[in-house]
Amino acid sequence: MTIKIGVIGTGAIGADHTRRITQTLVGAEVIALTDVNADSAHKVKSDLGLNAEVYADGHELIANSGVDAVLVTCWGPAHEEFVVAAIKAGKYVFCEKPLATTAAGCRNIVEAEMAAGKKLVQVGFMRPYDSGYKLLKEAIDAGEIGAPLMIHAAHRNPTVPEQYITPMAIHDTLIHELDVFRWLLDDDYVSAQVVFPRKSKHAHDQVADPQIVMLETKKGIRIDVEIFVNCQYGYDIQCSVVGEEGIANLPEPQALTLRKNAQLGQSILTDWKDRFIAAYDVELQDFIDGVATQNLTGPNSWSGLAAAVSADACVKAQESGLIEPIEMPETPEFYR
Ligand SMILES: NC(=O)c1ccc[n+]([C@@H]2O[C@H](COP(=O)([O-])OP(=O)(O)OC[C@H]3O[C@@H](n4cnc5c(N)ncnc54)[C@H](O)[C@@H]3O)[C@@H](O)[C@H]2O)c1
Ligand SMILES: O[C@H]1[C@H](O)[C@@H](O)[C@H](O)[C@@H](O)[C@H]1O
Repeated sequence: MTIKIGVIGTGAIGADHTRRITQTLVGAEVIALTDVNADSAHKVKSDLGLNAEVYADGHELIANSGVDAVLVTCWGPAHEEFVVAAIKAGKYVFCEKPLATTAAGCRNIVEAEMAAGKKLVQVGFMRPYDSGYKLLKEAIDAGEIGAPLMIHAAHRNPTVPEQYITPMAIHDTLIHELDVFRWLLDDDYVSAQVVFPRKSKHAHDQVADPQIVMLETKKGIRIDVEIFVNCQYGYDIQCSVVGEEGIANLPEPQALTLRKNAQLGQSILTDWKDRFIAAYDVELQDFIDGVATQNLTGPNSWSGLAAAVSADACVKAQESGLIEPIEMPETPEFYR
């Protein structure tokens, strides 16, 4: 059985996921596309030679295309609307992060899914599928470094566009760490604080950059994350877990070491598409397989909500300058 997929939002990641479904993964085909910029949907269709129809909008695609599953890959603020519509139509949904840009939006999705009585949503948190993060998790779970005490992390992008504003450092960028650290540590956050170092001359007016987010967990683990989205030099994700017996570091992506012109060096990736290419492949294949067997096992709406509850507190902390509490709701039986 080939799973029929519709894609809502054919920008950078919508086009990339459509390519991987069409050229790399097995068991699914994209038969429907839409984007507020219709030219973009038509371009993806012709670039990939798809036998697909372009719909006027996401609601029309959900209602009329006959797809089994929908990929919501449009801008974050539009996710909630289409995820809820897809759930109500009984469709499976793969929604790129963030599930919604606020916890209230994620709650609406969770309520719609629970009312449907079936887990239909996977969130595009791909880091738990990354081989480096898996090694870190295995080391922590095996007790290799003893009890984790601290995490020092960095999330660096070379540049961001003009529409990227200060709160997006949290709900668009830090959201990956907010999810992956809960998974790595099997823990929840209790508070967040954000401090702003000297602003980079490369950051445009609407974004404070860099930022440092400090989190505390229930177990007392302290986490600092540098978010620096105009770092210029590359796309660089760092994570160092300090434990009682040692330190476990996220592996660097594999790269050739060159000795040349009196220098010893390795190149650094510059694009998220390349940094996590294998993880995107595995997460999306997992989604397709989950739809085929009617049993999704990847990051679910509750993970999306938990990250968003934490993100809301971080945005509040950006504004207040204070240590803000994070009150994580009890996980319902439905999501255990
Ligand atoms: N998992 C990851 O590492 C990762 C990487 C990149 C992007 N993302 C997420 O994917 C989403 C898209 O990001 P992107 O980088 O592709 O952005 P993008 O700006 O390249 O593409 C977004 C597309 O959505 C379209 N769009 C906006 N509103 C729409 C609507 N109401 N209906 C249909 N289309 C609409 C835009 O026209 C645009 O083509 C964001 O939520 C982003 O956070 C995740
Ligand atoms: O949407 C992107 C994507 O999620 C990247 O993985 C992240 O590094 C960027 O900061 C974000 O803007």
